[in-house]
Amino acid sequence: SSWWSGVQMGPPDAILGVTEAFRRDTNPNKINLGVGAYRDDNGKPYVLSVVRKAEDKIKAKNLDKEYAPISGVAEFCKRSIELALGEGSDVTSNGLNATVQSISGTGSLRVGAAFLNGFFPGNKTVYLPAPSWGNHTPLFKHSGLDVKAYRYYDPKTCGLDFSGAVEDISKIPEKSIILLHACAHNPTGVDPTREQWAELSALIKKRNLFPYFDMAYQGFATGNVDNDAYAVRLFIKEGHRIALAQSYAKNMGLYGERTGAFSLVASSKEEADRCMSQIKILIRALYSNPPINGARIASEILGDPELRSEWLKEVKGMADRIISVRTKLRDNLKKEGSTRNWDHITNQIGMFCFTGMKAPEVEKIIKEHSVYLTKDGRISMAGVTSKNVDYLARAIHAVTK
Ligand SMILES: Cc1ncc(COP(=O)(O)O)c(CN[C@@](C)(CC(=O)O)C(=O)O)c1O
Repeated sequence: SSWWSGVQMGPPDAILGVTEAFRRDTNPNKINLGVGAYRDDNGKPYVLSVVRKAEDKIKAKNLDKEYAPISGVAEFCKRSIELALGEGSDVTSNGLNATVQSISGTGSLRVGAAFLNGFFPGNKTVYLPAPSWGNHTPLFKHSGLDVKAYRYYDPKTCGLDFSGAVEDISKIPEKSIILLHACAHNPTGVDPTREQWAELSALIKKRNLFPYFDMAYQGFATGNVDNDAYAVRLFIKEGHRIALAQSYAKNMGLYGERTGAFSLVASSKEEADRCMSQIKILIRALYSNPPINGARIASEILGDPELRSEWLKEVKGMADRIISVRTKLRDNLKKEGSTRNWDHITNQIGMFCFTGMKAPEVEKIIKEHSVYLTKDGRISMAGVTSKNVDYLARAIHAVTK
């Protein structure tokens, strides 16, 4: 028999598998609302014009293709943590951050998880919001950490179950790790208000929990990079020593370039240097050093005032298009005569809308209307355009009336 006769066929990925099914569908009206990748109003992938400009500038420099350092392109790391914390934050000016470039948000989360598994002195359990990004659980488990949950989403209101979250967080054992979505929560699109973030910060401090921020959508939620980093900056101001994973997949459209960063905020520069040395040892054994192209594009954009302000306009443009189709979808559902309350479509923020459609309704809308989305009823609003929003509203109404 062969070595691999015992290997089982694994299930398709809950998110990326939706696109595979979409590709196989021959219905001309098919709509892919699965993967959270931005599409323009013609449903096409969108390469930011500022990215093309940065590429031209880089090309003209005739750079070599040498290995990046284990910690990545240094200029990118500096620009990335500054984007997150704001220019001239105490953390960066005092060298308290250990920041490495990694393979987009997933790789950054994974490097951080590996570091926590190796060195976290407390309870090596990560508490995720219920629900969270589908890949968080396997990612943290593969890193050797245990995974539990705290209440976050309220299906009755399609909003935040804040009292449930507070109640659960109050019971998380001290010195555990708590994963927080910095903005544009995935899959629900539900974010805490600024007052609620302040309460969470105080509670997390009281419970002596370690905050691990996943910021995969900075700029994409409100269209403003500073607003979207509010929670991260609040926690730093309140004295939390956080971990942070960043991704440029969505806000710069660098999906396939796999550009991201992992940061740890330490109590001193000396402590940051010790942590950096251990993070580099982990990276060396994982993938040695990261891809240079995306990091060069991102640091070109973040480092050049003209490109940066053009980028800020383009990322706001993407966020605004999403916000406008949210309104169109909610209005169209009303026009179709739906009696359900669809306010959550416009109350929620960022790439996703947690529609509240149950699994049988999801199956029906896929089968009968070729509208593709994940089983949990999450739709990527980026897949909605002014051309397909009528068809989508009719389909949703048809399966939910
Ligand atoms: C909360 C969150 N963190 C991290 C990532 C990782 O993204 P990156 O590695 O590409 O930087 C995603 C991407 N989530 C997507 C957009 C794609 C995916 O599932 O990989 C999603 O459809 O949920 C995410 O939604």
